[in-house]
Amino acid sequence: MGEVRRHLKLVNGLARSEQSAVRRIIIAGNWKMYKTQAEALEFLQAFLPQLSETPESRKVVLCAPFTTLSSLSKTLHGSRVRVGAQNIHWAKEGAFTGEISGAMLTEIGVRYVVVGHSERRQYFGETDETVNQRLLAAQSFGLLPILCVGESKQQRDAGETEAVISRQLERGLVGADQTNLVIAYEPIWAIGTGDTCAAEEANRVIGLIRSQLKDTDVPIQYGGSVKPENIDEIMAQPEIDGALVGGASLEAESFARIVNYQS
Ligand SMILES: O=C(CO)COP(=O)(O)O
Repeated sequence: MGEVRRHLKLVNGLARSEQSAVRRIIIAGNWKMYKTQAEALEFLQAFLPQLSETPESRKVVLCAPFTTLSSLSKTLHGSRVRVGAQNIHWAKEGAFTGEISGAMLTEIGVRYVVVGHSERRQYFGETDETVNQRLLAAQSFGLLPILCVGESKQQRDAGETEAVISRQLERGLVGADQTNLVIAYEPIWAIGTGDTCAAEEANRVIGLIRSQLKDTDVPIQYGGSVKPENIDEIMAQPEIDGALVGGASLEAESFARIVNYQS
């Protein structure tokens, strides 16, 4: 299959066309700074029963605040839902007040970690270099990093989308194992705005991202105002392997509808 895809890439300039059979689908909720432990457990009670019909091939992940990870992990043990963190420090341990290490995450059963979310780049001074260090740390602990990339409105309007994403990928992936990661394309202007990137446009940009990767089978998600109303159209795009969902992952009904999208 890999061979077929590489061939198609050469032929079409796209990494994928009729390759849906090999897609690795990952639908992840990013709860950001929402939910106490009690609220997280209440969510699971309503959410888990709604996964009985979800195709086995779809991976489901909840990226939750640090304070809820341990109890989520215990409650989800033996279920199909994996637990993700929203950040990781690059050092094994040390005098880094307020930070959390890979060892602390893996000890409590965390499997995924978001790195380079635009909110961390924007509000907490993350650079491509610190994102890269966090990604390498995640991989060294056996965690699957979800590397977020995406352009601002201003960059899009200036025609810089491709250049920005290219730079974020190039710098973010220095020294990385390019087979063990997930990428999320999250145009900043579409996050929390209700202004979703048109599915075809997200597909186009994700195709460009894929063409820059060494391993074209890496799952690439779309994120930015994903809702029950638009998930079917988003997942119908051949390049898009899943979604990173903010607001609509906070409510069990809506996240279940997203995970159970119609293909
Ligand atoms: O930032 C996001 C996920 O990481 C997207 O957030 P929304 O789904 O709320 O737009």
